[in-house]
Amino acid sequence: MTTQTKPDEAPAAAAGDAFLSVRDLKVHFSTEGGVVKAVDGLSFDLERGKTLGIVGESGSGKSVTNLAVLGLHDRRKTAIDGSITLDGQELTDADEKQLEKLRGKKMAMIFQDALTALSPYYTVGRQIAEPFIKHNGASKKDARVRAIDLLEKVGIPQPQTRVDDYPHQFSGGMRQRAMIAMALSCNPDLLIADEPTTALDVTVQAQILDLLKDLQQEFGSAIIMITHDLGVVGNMADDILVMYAGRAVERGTVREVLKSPQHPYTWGLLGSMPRLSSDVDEPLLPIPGSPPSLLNPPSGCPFHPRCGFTDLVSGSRCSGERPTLAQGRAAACHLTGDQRQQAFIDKIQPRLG
Ligand SMILES: Nc1ncnc2c1ncn2[C@@H]1O[C@H](COP(=O)(O)OP(=O)(O)OP(=O)(O)O)[C@@H](O)[C@H]1O
Repeated sequence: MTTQTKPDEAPAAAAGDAFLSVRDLKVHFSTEGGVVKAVDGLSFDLERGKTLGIVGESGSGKSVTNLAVLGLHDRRKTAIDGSITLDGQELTDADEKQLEKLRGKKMAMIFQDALTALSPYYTVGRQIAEPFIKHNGASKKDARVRAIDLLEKVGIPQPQTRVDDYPHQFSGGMRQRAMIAMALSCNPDLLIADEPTTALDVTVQAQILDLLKDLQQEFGSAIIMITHDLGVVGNMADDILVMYAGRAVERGTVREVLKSPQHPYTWGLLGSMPRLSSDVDEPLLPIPGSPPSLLNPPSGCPFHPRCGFTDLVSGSRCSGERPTLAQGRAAACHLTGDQRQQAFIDKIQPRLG
């Protein structure tokens, strides 16, 4: 698919030395009901060793974006347009063999549920060792040493014996650690973590996030962290990209987005998040309505039917004109900077505390 329209989103920064650069990415699925525009003009950058948190409600296009980076969409049924470069290499026109190699050596995925990523038929050690043999040409003996070393790094006790266990012999938290070890097997430059702690209890969640941070320091990997949980991104990420209906609606550093969010959708996400400091009875503030169908998204700003601030914008701009996302710290919204600041101070900040 080739479209030559002007991108709706400016890149996070001028094209340059970003390790991962996504430009005007479109991922459209042909279905019986029509074309699902799951990602529709997305741009972002990620530097080496940094963490980008991608947040948004279910269906906003987070996973589809990351599957596109990993080259895991079925290209016969998926139209992918735009550009994804990793360390200067264009991925959208790489063939399956090149992508498989890149998935082994340069980028790896940490899934939500270790049981779907680990095979029940092979020992944990074998599964950690395999990519090292396949992509680094290591001997079985060296790969086993590497597996034991990685199991130790991810905090599995007695790794010399646990290396021969099968996944079902590990607890949920240990399996998640083993999957992280598997992802790190070839020391990838990019880790994509899709809700890596959702399936775990809160204490184990915190341990796994700490582990990821430590390993990132040691291995220097860049991380894309996909999550519904703004608390997780606040803790882990350097930058945040807020997605809605297949597009980025706000981007900035963690501090900018969490302390002075600019988009009404981000206000909604923050308002629907439980806070430790709040009274137990204090109600959450869910975003009204539900995310739109991507078969037939609303005209103009896709968030306008759910937005409580459209009456501040003159005419029918919100329903008629798609707002663009400017470069750098930005929000794709027709409210002026002053209107946003006033609305945030008057209506949102008191509720967020
Ligand atoms: N293969 C596919 N064919 C058709 N539609 C798809 C396909 N894969 C994803 N979609 C649609 O694309 C949209 C974005 O899905 P995606 O999984 O990226 O959302 P998400 O933000 O990751 O949500 P969640 O947080 O629930 O994982 C959804 O409407 C989904 O139904």
